[in-house]
Amino acid sequence: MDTVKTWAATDGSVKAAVLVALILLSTLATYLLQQPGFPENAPKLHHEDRWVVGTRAYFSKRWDFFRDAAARSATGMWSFHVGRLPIIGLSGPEGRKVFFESKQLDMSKGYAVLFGQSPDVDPMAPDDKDPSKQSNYILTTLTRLLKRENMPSLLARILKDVRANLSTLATTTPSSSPQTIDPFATIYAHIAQLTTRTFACDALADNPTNLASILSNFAAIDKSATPLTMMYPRIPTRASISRFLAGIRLYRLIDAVARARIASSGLRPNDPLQSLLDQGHTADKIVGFVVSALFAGMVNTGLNTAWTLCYLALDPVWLARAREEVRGALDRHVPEAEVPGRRQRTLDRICGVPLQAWEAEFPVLEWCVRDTMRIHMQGAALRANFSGREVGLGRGEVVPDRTFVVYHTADIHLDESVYPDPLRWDPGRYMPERAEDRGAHLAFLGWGAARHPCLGKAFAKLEMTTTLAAFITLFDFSLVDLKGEPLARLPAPDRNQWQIEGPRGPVRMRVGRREGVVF
Ligand code: HEM
Repeated sequence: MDTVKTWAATDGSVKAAVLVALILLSTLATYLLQQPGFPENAPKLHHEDRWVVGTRAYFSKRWDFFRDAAARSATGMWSFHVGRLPIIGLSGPEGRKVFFESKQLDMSKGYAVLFGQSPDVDPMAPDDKDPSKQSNYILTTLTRLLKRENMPSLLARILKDVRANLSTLATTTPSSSPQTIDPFATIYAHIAQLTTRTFACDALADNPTNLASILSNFAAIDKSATPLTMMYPRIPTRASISRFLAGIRLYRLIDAVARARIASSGLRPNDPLQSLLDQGHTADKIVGFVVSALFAGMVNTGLNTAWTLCYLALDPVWLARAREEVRGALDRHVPEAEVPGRRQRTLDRICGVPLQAWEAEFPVLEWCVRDTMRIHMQGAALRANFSGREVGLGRGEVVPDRTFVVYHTADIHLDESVYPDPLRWDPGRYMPERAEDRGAHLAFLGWGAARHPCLGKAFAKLEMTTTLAAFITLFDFSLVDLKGEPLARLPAPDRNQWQIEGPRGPVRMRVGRREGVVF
């Protein structure tokens, strides 16, 4: 009775505030607690699946969770939740085939929702076309930029950075004594620069402050992928606010260059930014495209190149083969020319190798990179089934409509029946006489497969081959720890990581000028 009296006597604005707070709280509670169930013909629910949170091990021990769930399930498939999102885990040959070949499974919605980086996407809306519209725009623009006839000019852009950055490394390395670098920072910065040049413009790529800002904002966005932002992307958390602010800073950076272009009456450079401006695209779309292209292009290329160099530093046999391959290509395509008064610089010869040779004549370097990708690109590939129909999995099981689907690449990449001694880096696996990557259907997923092969593969291969060829030809290099003591092996990678990462412990590289090379 007292409560009723107190409420009646309360000021109108306070009442309104209390009502709004109650409505907000109940909306939040409904949002958090709603967790769709699975139909009977979905794979069996994971034994650790809990109301509200779902299966925590998906976040805390990702590969262990996949391996254990697949082993416990009679069919290799299982159901679980991430927060309120219903997910089907797939494994084995049938699971892999459905995952990569089904027309009903949507890649862009899978990543937009399960990566938690797109809070504006309603995860469960069947008719939510916004993520696909934006991703269609990005895919179309990327496809146009990366088409075959543009490869010669793309190679020229790549070689501009290979020449400049490796010349700088040579200049800062005295001929008498080696210097120590962090290969992951050095190579990542190099790849970041040439990716920015390729998908945006020289103005951003050539300005060290802009480049540093791109790198730090990317790191902030990368770190913002926490379990909470993935499960509840619309709830503001420290991570999601930091991601939002990093996004704004990136937007401002790119937008400022675009605006300066529009305002200037001078000669317009011929680069992707200008071409998008000329086609009348809005600033929002252009910035969205540049940020997505940098995301798709930088992390995988930068880290795989750095890891490959580290493996080569520890493997004199494969290093010698790779060097021999580069020497052969130089002899065939750019024999040493007499420059009056001096010998031709080795880096100039490397940059003179033609496109066709870069694409076809470096199998050893390709096998090296391939095994790095197999070992290090561990993580869940993501899809969504919002096709309005079930997707059959065989043995009576289905992926229901309005459900997400995940497949862990380690399921095949670390399968010892396909890749014996799977944690060993061994480029010889891909030699024609062994061809372990042909030992099962879709056995190598490093470049995607079936319906979603990597759109940037040809470009990324050029970036990696040119960078590796130049580095191993110009420098002697070995791994050391922080005290400069030799490192005999790399720190073991964390199998439960969500995506490719740098080493867990400190790895440094002693780099010295190679004898016989003309600098
Ligand atoms: C070493 C470098 C790279 C690696 C290892 C790599 C790997 C992959 C993989 C595994 C997929 C398929 C993912 C899945 O099925 O869930 C993929 C797709 C894709 N990649 Fe790459 N990628 C690399 C570089 C690039 C670059 C430089 C670009 C362009 C900027 C790019 C653009 C794309 C796009 C747009 C897709 C989606 C294709 C689709 O929607 O069908 N990638 N990549």
